[in-house]
Amino acid sequence: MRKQIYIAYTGGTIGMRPSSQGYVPAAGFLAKTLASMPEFHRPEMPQFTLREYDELMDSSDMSPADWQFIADDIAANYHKFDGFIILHGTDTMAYTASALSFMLQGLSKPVIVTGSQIPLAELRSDGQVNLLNALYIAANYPIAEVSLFFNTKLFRGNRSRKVDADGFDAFDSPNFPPLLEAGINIRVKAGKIAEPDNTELKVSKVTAQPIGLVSLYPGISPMVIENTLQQPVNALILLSYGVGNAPQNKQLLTQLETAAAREIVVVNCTQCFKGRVNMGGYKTGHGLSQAGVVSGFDMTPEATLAKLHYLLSQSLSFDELKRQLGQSLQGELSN
Ligand SMILES: NC(=O)C[C@H](N)C(=O)O
Repeated sequence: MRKQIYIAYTGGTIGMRPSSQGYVPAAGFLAKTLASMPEFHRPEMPQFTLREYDELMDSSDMSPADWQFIADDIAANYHKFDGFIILHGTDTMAYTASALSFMLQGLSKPVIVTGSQIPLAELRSDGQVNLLNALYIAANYPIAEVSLFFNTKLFRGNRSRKVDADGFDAFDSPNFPPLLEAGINIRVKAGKIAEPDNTELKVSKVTAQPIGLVSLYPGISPMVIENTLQQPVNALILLSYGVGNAPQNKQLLTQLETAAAREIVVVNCTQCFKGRVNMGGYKTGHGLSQAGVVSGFDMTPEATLAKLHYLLSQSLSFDELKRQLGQSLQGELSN
């Protein structure tokens, strides 16, 4: 029997059309384009149901409320389909894939987020390769987690990052190997093919949280951190140097201590593309841990932000929040 895949079309370049102000999503356009492409309807392909969202979005417009809508949509259709594809803009795709990984618990079916850099209806579009592979993989290589397919690779969703603004190889997973590679042969790498099971899917509610994010740079004034902390923030992501280092500026460290005392969690993520935070490596990092900053280990900033929205949406004690931040909930970090 052919597998049944649910495609949730949220927007993004894959279904866009040019306008006088640049590319914009256009209702009904993707469905029409897909209907005219015979490769999607070959007998080797799974059958699919396309649900176009009422408000198609450029993913730059997306917020946690949109993550919730997608998560609830998957839950509402969970029993009717063998797998799920989320067609999404590439700009914030890694954030959504990260957020869904925390929000959808107990997955026994694949959820693959994908999109394209050139609209599907245009010449040389990468949308055909991405959607065709995502459908084929969801049906034949069901890896029961939230993943992201792009170009030739399936990545763990909460490990992925957009790494190229205009190339086709636009995503990478710097601290975790691909789940699967689709070359001449499809090879399962770090992914695990799911055995059918009857685990109930649980969807967690996420509400947008006030979160600050500061990237350190030579010459940064402690006022930048002070100002950020003066806003009503529940958490601060500090993008530090190298293995988690920061200037040993007394005022800056005092700001961070005050944040901890006010139960504003400060998470240390490296601004390097790859690698992990180790605040014990240098005195410049040790100072941060002394000030109460918690390690983000090898989490991407995207996964850290999504995880904070997720954790802060629950009423956890400050200690429990810090504990869960430092442990792997959905394979988002290794420590
Ligand atoms: N390639 C894309 O999909 C970019 C687009 N701006 C989006 O994120 O929706």
